[in-house]
Amino acid sequence: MPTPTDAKPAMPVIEFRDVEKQFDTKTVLKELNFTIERGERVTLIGPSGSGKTTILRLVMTLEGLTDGYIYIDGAPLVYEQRDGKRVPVSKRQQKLLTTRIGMVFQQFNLFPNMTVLENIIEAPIHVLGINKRDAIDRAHQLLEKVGLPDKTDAHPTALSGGQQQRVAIARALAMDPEILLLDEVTSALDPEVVVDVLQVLRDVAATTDVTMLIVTHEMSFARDVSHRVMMLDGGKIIESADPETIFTNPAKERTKKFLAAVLRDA
Ligand SMILES: Nc1ncnc2c1ncn2[C@@H]1O[C@H](COP(=O)(O)OP(=O)(O)OP(=O)(O)O)[C@@H](O)[C@H]1O
Repeated sequence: MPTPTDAKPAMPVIEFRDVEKQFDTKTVLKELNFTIERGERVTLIGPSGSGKTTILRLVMTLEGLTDGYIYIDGAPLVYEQRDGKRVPVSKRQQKLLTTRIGMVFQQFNLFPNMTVLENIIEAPIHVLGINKRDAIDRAHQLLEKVGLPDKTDAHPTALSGGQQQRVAIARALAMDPEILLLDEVTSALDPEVVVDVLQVLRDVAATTDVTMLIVTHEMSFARDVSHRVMMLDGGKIIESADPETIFTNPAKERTKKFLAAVLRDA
């Protein structure tokens, strides 16, 4: 039996180390450091334009990294230190790591020329190499889970925004991701369907141990599903604590002011 002292220290599943991100001459993130542990669900809040979406896009390698390092399970995602130099990691390594990450976008980003089923099975077959029969079986299970078992053959344009977003969640889950990034997934939806989409995500949170990094303006959802809330301002994490501390019992005057400003922005 291994004793606690034999156990390897758990590696954070996501680590940002001295990350800097500039767009042209504008610095959005600077000396940004944080870690997220395996199975943690973390909500990122901050004023409009503070760089929340940029952080998710950096994890997904949809944006270039100006400086610093990002690690997934301890492996460098974009750059690594070699012989004291900062050098890009191989495309192969990057692809291996990003395959373990799923992202759901504000604007769904489904392939419009494919049916719902084709949208869901495309990456499992072509990226993971899963056989078509298994991919289809899994897609049916996922469509059941998101409440759309009868939409297999529909095209995205024939679906409502809420339905498209539930398909996008099923598509992300079909890759069996270790990390799920949620970027304001209800912001483009009519208010009456927001609750359905959030219910699907609450269910994912309750029934899987996927690590989640969430950007949302839905504070009650954030409070219910997150283990931790990180506040981003001026390119850095200025506070990080459990939702109870942040939302209900903020210790610092600064947190209260910050929350009031963020909620005003929402
Ligand atoms: N591709 C880009 N080119 C230039 N500037 C960009 C680009 N993407 C983002 N920015 C800028 O970077 C800053 C951070 O943007 P980001 O979308 O990450 O903020 P956010 O915190 O998610 O904001 P919001 O809550 O309004 O969605 C903004 O000032 C934005 O204008």
